[in-house]
Amino acid sequence: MAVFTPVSLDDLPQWIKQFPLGQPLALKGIASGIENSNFFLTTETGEYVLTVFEVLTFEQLPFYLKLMHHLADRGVLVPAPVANDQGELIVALHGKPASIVTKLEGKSQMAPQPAHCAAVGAMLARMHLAAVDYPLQQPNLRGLDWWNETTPQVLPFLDDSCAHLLRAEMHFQEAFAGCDTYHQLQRGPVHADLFRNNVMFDGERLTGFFDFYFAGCDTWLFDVAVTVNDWCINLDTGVLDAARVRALLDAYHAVRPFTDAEQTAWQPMLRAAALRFWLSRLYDFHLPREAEMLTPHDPTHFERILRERIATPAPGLRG
Ligand SMILES: Nc1ncnc2c1ncn2[C@@H]1O[C@H](COP(=O)(O)OP(=O)(O)O)[C@@H](O)[C@H]1O
Ligand SMILES: N[C@@H](CCOP(=O)(O)O)C(=O)O
Repeated sequence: MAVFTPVSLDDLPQWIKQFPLGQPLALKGIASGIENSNFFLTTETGEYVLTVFEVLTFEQLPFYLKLMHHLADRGVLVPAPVANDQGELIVALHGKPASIVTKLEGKSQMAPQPAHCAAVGAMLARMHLAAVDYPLQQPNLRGLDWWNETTPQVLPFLDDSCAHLLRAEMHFQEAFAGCDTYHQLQRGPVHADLFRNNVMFDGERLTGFFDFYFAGCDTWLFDVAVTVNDWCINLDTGVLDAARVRALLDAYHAVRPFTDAEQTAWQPMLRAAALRFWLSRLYDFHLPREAEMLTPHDPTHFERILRERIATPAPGLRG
């Protein structure tokens, strides 16, 4: 269930006049999603997604919506936010911030083949390049500072083996983030959550990236590592699939060549990307927010991935 704020078609005829979309014809709540109220909206001009934001505020939202707008303008396949007659992308609906974005065709590809991974790698590189002149700044809010805040909160819930792993990895990542190589990595706006369920495909044709609400400024390599850790693994074991890794990395490299510093940082960065989601899943599992609507994701999935990345070197960035 992911409609927390009910909206009906009858609520829209007056409200929607501020947008150049004609009259609303149909509105249907979207069942998946965990954070916002999402609706498929059909109007006289086409199909859109209406989102009522339940957690993010009017002050926080411009970074994400303007980033999507910036990327869409430069031909990156992402939902394009629709501005109202005042040029605003975020407007109030039932007292909460809301936006309308274009609807992507297709569906998520939950069993990706190398061709899908190649399409994701190429679009990710295009996205990084297209965002270099994005003027707004926001750190990755799920970066090292958040890991440092969260680690002591989840440690009391862990057995000795997991507690040891978490402490040791935090120590390793602190040192990594302080080293010269890390500081040479190229940075900019990143998606930071580009999992299989946040990309649409029509067959083998990628139709768009969406769900930018973990985006922030971080190293491009972190974004690549997050993406590889989801798209290129056996989901039961966390083991990387060499053909899918190669397809994704080669396609990325063909658009935006990896640097020597990135090559050096690759193995630690895959561990950082695994740690980030292990920590957030541990936090959501042991310290669920009040009125959490869904069963939290399984933290042991990312514990397995982290152990596997420590034990087994991944294929290199450049084939
Ligand atoms: N622009 C879009 N085009 C097509 N479908 C979308 C779009 N945005 C969201 N969706 C659909 O809505 C679902 C929930 O969106 P998501 O962003 O994951 O929600 P939440 O932020 O609540 O987790 C997605 O799984 C997808 O099916
Ligand atoms: N991808 C994260 C959770 C973020 O939720 P999303 O459904 O909005 O992408 C995870 O798998 O832990």
